[in-house]
Amino acid sequence: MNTIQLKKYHGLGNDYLVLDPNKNKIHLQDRKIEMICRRNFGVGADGLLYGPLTDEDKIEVKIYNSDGSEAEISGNGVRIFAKYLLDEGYVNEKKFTLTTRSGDVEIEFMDEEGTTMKVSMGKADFSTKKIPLISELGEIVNQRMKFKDAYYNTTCLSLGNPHCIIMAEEVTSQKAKELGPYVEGASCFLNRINMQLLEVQDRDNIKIEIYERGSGYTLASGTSACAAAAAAYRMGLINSKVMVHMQGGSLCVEIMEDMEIFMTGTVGTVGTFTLAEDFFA
Ligand SMILES: N[C@@H](CCC[C@H](N)C(=O)O)C(=O)O
Repeated sequence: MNTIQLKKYHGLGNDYLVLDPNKNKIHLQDRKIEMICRRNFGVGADGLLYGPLTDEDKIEVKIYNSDGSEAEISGNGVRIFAKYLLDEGYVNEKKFTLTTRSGDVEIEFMDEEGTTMKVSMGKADFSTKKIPLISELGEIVNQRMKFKDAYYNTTCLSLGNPHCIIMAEEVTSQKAKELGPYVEGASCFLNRINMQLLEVQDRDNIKIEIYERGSGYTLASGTSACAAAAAAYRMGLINSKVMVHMQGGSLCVEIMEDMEIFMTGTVGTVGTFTLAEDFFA
């Protein structure tokens, strides 16, 4: 009998399932990921983390959105996966390196239980080629862009994955759900995009609402928090260390001179799930 076991965690309500290939035999396909992540019909999650995949001394994770598409990186995803690695005894050091499709991230556990972590997320890159985004401009920083039927002051950047940050008058879940699909699928974004509606509360606090590429509306997102902070910092609106407030909770984001970003936040454990034998039938 081949049963599939998944462990579920969340980063501020952004929930992920961990599927460990060392403990499960599965031919992973986007259709199966979509079925597992589907709310009401499956276990339900914003995404799935597949690993650890080990190559020599590297520990790698593959990150999938709930529609089955593969993402380069996820901020909550890497914290969650680090917690899984600690829980299952794959790592026991205070600091270690995790490899994602967008490169290596450094994880540091900040407490004994491994529930709070500081992560080096790489550098924010504003080049339109890197995002990739079709534009005559080399960068889109606080430029007017039209989505659906209105113009918005917009900043775009890559943090390994693509982000579009919109300075919005209305930063609500309703507005994110309404505008998100238009922004995610806008034809100028060659690989689709993650959208954040941004409100700068003061120089130390920002608030965002998120619509994720491949997962839709989510309660939190690590890369979205880092991207929104990087955009606000680039526009001169905030200090280099800021709290990013989202529906599911807050993350601390620090931006270095060279635009290297550090994110600190928690992970919660939900439990273990076993799929029914005929789940994919
Ligand atoms: N939840 C994430 C972001 C996941 C990937 C994203 N949807 C994409 O396709 O780039 C986070 O915490 O960063």
